[in-house]
Amino acid sequence: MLRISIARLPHGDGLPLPSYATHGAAGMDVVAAEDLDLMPGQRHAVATGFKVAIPDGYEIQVRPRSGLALKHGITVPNTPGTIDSDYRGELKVIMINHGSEPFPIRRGERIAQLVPAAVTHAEWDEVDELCETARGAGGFGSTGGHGSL
Ligand SMILES: O=c1ccn([C@H]2C[C@H](O)[C@@H](COP(=O)(O)OP(=O)(O)OP(=O)(O)O)O2)c(=O)[nH]1
Ligand SMILES: [Mg+2]
Repeated sequence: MLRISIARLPHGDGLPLPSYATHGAAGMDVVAAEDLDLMPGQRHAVATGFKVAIPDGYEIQVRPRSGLALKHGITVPNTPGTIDSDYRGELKVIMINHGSEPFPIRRGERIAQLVPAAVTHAEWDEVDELCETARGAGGFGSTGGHGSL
């Protein structure tokens, strides 16, 4: 089990730590630390009231909640949001309203989910030519449309 240090900011007073809703949940639900009405088309970095120190070699991904997306068109435009291990500012959730109605975000309500993940750092080996493959430079639908397999 990965352990991540988390510190509560003054405006996070009384809020629950992000937590798994069920035993098998992939993400920890995180709640809003502020109230606002997100207007259609509007974006806002919603405060969570917490800051974290993720161990080296890991990140936290910020993902939308499917219920908010399906029912209200509320999502996370930068999904998965990236929380770097060296970031010490407040963890925020960027939210956008793709729906047609104002959406009330209320303090204490679950707005997104956090998924810790391992990160692999790589180094480039710059070369003149790459090894060949059957696909070659084909991409962007080169293997066929969206019909059945
Ligand atoms: O949904 C998010 C995305 C980012 N961050 C914070 C933590 C992250 O470590 C930092 C930088 O994020 P990112 O690298 O995605 O943004 P950038 O535009 O590249 O900014 P920077 O130049 O600060 O890296 O902002 C959040 O709180 N929530
Ligand atoms: Mg960055």
